[in-house]
Amino acid sequence: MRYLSTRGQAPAQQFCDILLGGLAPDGGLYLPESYPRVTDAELTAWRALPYAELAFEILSRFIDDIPAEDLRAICRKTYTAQVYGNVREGSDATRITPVTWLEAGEGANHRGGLGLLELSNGPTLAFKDMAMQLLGNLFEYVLEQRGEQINILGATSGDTGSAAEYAMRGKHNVRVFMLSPNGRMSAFQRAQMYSLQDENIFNIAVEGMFDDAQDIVKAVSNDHAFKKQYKIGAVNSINWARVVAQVVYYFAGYFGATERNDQVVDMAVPSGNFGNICAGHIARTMGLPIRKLVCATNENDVLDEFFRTGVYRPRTSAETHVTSSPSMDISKASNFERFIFDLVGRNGDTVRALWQQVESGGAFDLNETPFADKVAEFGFVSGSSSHADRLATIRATRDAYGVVVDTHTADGLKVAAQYREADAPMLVLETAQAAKFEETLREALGEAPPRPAGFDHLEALAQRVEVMPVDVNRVKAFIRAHVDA
Ligand SMILES: Cc1ncc(COP(=O)(O)O)c(C=O)c1O
Ligand SMILES: N[C@@H](CCOP(=O)(O)O)C(=O)O
Repeated sequence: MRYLSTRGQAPAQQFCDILLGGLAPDGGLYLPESYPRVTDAELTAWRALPYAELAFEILSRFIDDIPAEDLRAICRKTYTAQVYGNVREGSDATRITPVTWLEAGEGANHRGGLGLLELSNGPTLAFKDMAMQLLGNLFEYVLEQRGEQINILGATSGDTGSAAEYAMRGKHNVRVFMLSPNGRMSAFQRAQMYSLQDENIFNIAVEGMFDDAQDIVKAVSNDHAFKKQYKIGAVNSINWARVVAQVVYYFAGYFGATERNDQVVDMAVPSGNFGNICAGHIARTMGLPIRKLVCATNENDVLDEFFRTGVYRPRTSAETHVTSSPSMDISKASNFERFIFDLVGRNGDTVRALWQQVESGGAFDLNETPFADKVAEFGFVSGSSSHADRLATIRATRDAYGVVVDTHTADGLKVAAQYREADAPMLVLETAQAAKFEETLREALGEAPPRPAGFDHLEALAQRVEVMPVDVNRVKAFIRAHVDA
């Protein structure tokens, strides 16, 4: 399988090369040259598979430069009940991504039901662990094979950072340099990252928003000489491996909510950088019977605005709100470019022209192109949620179902309510656990949310972080100093 850049000006590459390379050299994002279609017989056969085997079946449709038995072993090592064991009481950790039904709906295919697809049972209590644990094992495998090292440069709004650091800590051929927005994450999120003392982990808090940090990551990646010399890699969802690993749980969620392949499911996805829902779009394009993909934003509603109006207008950092679902405080959704590539018929020239407008501080309006009418074919609908909505949803979910959800999942539930229908189940992707956002949970419920074992006193641990202005050269100098040392 070869991979192409969304901007059409980079040579096609194999999976292992783009795994280590991250961003394409023309500034675009990699996608497979075509999406494999799954047959009805495959869907039927995959229904009964344990998660690790399902992951192998799906990943092997995209990865043909790792021997099948090695890839299978990596999947089996990654997707275990031990790694994803932080389940809520009554949930089955062996399923890796169990479904909790808030309303079971009618019949065995849960018509009209409302479920949470639990994605946050991994080591850092957010859905990022689903892909990041795999990435850690893939990096280790490919780097060993090639006798190479990598210096990962990432950006986080709260969850990617800790997931990457937990997946890579202690690995001898990987260093992680992680940029986070200074003072903009929850106390728990900060402590998860900054309390790590491993020698290969470096936390940098930039005096800006997530988008500033992501811009720095892209600028460093676009300095090809620096990237080559310092072997810079990516763990954000600009790295295709993140997205493809996320495709797997859409299949697992579908199988958990249906009993036959002629049944459809709607899925609601709390969204920021568009990586999670982009994986849903790919699963749907492969033939998984997802009817609606509900894109749920917080007050940073760039994506909701696009799906309502056809206008994509990223905001500046000054216009980006600091909210109580901080991991979604994103106004330039990098994976959106992957969706637009598919929408415009996979034409790199068109994408390049649209992103020239965006990158010069502007916007694009699909209504001025032949593509506006095509958006509906992709199943997307959208909505946004506010702080008051989050508090009300957290309260109502606890009161009605006895289930405590985090602030991002609350955004998903709030928007999902607008789109529920009686003839299919609605699955809301549970992207983090409530314990990560204790301040807001206390505000909503008057008490602290449950905390899985092993996280007591996290915030009291000593922390190590370098604070820096938003300055690409300062970040490069920091990397240089630590790698050369
Ligand atoms: C808890 C949580 N929910 C939702 C999101 C949004 O996901 P995405 O950026 O893939 O759209 C994030 C960050 O990515 C997150 O950490
Ligand atoms: N919400 C993320 C931001 C980065 O998204 P990614 O999926 O591109 O890594 C976070 O919590 O860090």
